[in-house]
Amino acid sequence: MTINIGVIGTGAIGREHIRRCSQVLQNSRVVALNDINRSNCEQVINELGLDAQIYDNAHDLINDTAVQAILVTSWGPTHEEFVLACIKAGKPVFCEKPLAVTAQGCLNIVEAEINAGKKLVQVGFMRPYDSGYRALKEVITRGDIGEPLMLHCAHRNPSVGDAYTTDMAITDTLIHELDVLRWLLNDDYVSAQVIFPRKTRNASSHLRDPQIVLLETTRGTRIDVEIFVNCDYGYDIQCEVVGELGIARLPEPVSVQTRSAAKLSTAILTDWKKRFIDAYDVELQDFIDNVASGEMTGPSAWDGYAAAVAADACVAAQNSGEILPVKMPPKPAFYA
Ligand SMILES: NC(=O)C1=CN([C@@H]2O[C@H](COP(=O)(O)OP(=O)(O)OC[C@H]3O[C@@H](n4cnc5c(N)ncnc54)[C@H](O)[C@@H]3O)[C@@H](O)[C@H]2O)C=CC1
Ligand SMILES: O=C1[C@H](O)[C@H](O)[C@@H](O)[C@H](O)[C@H]1O
Repeated sequence: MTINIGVIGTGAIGREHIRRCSQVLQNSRVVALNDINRSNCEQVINELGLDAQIYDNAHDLINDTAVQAILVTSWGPTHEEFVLACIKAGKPVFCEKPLAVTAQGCLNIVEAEINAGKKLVQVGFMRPYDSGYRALKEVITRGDIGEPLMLHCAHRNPSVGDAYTTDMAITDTLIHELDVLRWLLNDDYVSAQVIFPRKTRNASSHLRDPQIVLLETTRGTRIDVEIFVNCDYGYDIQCEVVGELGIARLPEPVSVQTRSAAKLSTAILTDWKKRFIDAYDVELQDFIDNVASGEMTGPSAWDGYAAAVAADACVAAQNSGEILPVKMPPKPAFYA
């Protein structure tokens, strides 16, 4: 069964997902595109040789019977509107992170999905599909290092543009750790604090960079995440788990080690599209398979909401400088 997919937002990740749904994955084809910048749709149709229709209105795409499932890959502030429209149309939707830019926006989606009586949403949290994070979780679950006591993480980008703001370090960047560490530890957060080290000269004047986010979980595990989005040297994701009996680290991406000119060196990736390229394939194949089976099993709207609740607390902590509570409501049985 080939799933006919419509895509809203044909920018950087939209084109990547269109490519994989058209040329890499099984049982999917892209038949419909929408973007406020129509030329972006025309460009991707030409680049990939797509047999797809351009819709000037995203809601027309969502409601067209020719479209069986939707990818929302537009800017974050537009996600809530489009996901709610997909739920209203009864159509499965893969929404890139963030599900919505506030916890309330995510809760609106959770409530709509529960009222619809059927899970239709998968959120684009790809790290639980990454083989490195899955291997790390297996070590923890097996008990090889005992109970996790502390995590030391880093999320480093080589650089970001002037449009990137201090709160985006939480809502657009840290949101990945906020999701994957809940999954990794099978735990939730109870408090958040944000501290600001000395600022890099490579950051825009308005941007506080780097930042360190300190989190505590319900079991007392303490997490520190360095967010450094103008680190210059590469796109570098680190996660070290310190347990009672040992330490486990997220594997580095595979890279050839060279010895030349009296140096031993290994290349570091510089692009998020490459760092998690396999995880993006696996998450979207999972979505396509779930659409065909009728049962959504990937990162849910509740996962999107849980990450957003923690993100809201982190953004408030950026402004207050205080240790703030993360008030996570109990998960509804609908998402058990
Ligand atoms: N999972 C991941 O690792 C990543 C996720 N993302 C997420 O994907 C989303 C898109 O990010 P990028 O592709 O980097 O941005 P982008 O700016 O490259 O592309 C966004 C596209 O959406 C279009 N758009 C904006 N508002 C729209 C609207 N109302 N209706 C239709 N189209 C609209 C824009 O014209 C643009 O073509 C964001 O939510 C971002 O957080 C982005 C990069 C990586
Ligand atoms: O989702 C993403 C990318 O995956 C990077 O990890 C982040 O640093 C970036 O800010 C965000 O758009």
